[in-house]
Amino acid sequence: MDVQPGKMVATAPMVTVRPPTGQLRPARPQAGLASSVSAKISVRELDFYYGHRQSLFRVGLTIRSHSVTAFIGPSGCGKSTLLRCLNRMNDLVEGARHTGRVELDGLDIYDPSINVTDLRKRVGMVFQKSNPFPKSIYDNVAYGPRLHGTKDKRSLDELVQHSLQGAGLWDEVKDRLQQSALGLSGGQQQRLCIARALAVRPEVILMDEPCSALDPIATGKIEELIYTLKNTYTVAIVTHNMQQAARVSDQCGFFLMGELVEFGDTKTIFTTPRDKRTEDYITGRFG
Ligand SMILES: Nc1ncnc2c1ncn2[C@@H]1O[C@H](COP(=O)(O)OP(=O)(O)OP(=O)(O)O)[C@@H](O)[C@H]1O
Repeated sequence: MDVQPGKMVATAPMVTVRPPTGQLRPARPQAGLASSVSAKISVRELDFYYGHRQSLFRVGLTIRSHSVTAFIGPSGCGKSTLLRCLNRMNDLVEGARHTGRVELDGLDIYDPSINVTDLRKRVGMVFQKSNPFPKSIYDNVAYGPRLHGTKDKRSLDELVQHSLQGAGLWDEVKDRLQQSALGLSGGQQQRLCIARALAVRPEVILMDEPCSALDPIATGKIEELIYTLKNTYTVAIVTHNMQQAARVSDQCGFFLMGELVEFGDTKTIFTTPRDKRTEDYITGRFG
């Protein structure tokens, strides 16, 4: 997956497309995982408005199953707005409206028959700033499953362990599950929030700048995690950090002033972008 520097666009900084260290490569695709290359989410001709102000312009893209898709671009270009459209988080914003379609497994998520709680269970979200509840580590992770009806202690125990393992946090917290989550480090808190998202068994995980408040070591751990999460989930991530997008994503979309300028294979975007504006951004000429 490494990119030969000689093949990069002429003035590109050394943005190397490389998976994070640690558990590098995902395991071989599971047998029968024919859907690994299929569309999980399709966005079609999406216009989005906050009141009278339009923030997305005819955005169209496909997020593949079991892949990591990154949205990059300068501040205010609409990355988070698009991410929040994918699980209807923007429904909570007064005056927000859209035209166009967002499909999950081919179904229009804005159809009136869609149960938004179920949708957000299937399409979970991790925010920029970790936001653990002022509860124990165990109760943070068990919160979602309990809300969705899992009461049995043994099932909850298993789910909590499985989710913390999935988030790469189990070994660090298994002896203090009943202690407050607020006593964890920033990076641990963010992984706890990922565990909390995993606990309701989502299919898609949306991450909005998940590492922006973290130091490089904690960031590295989350990047390794993102790289392994795609074995089980479909991941979409907003990041300001181009190196991070290059390291963790399979597909990448570059946004500018609400327009999706270019979308495609991450390696291609970072080596031979089609659009001059993408090239200017990834080579640091603006943004
Ligand atoms: N809740 C809101 N109400 C009104 N306008 C909003 C709201 N959220 C975002 N906007 C506007 O929509 C546009 C896109 O914002 P958005 O947060 O999606 O961009 P972004 O690319 O994620 O930016 P950043 O990288 O700074 O987070 C901006 O002009 C922003 O001011």
